[in-house]
Amino acid sequence: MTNNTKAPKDITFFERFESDILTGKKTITIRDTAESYFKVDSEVQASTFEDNRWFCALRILSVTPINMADLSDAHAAQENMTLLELKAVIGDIYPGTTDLFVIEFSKLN
Ligand SMILES: CC(=O)Nc1ccn([C@@H]2O[C@H](CO)[C@@H](O)[C@H]2O)c(=O)n1
Repeated sequence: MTNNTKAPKDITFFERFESDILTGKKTITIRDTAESYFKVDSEVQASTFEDNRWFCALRILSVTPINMADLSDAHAAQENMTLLELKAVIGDIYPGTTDLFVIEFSKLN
């Protein structure tokens, strides 16, 4: 049986992405293995990384492993970025990491 007792109930985002999440322009986040243990269908609380300020609740819709090389324009569109921008952002946050996870979410009202 899968042990989900330690699935996180919280997630942080860089403040610069807050408005895109609140307006529904950003519907995925791409994280490394350490942040891949979200339980599908669970509700998680989103806060800013910088000052830990809560800004919304999210429903986790899916968690899908992906290699950096397989990121597509479709992923970038779900991040409200170009693919080049998305790869640059991920390279900054997770230098040298190619094993990633697409975490799809919807904002709860
Ligand atoms: C603050 C923190 O702990 N970690 C992260 C990690 C990632 N992200 C965003 O997810 C997408 C792909 O990685 C891009 O939009 C990233 O900027 C984020 O906002 N915060």
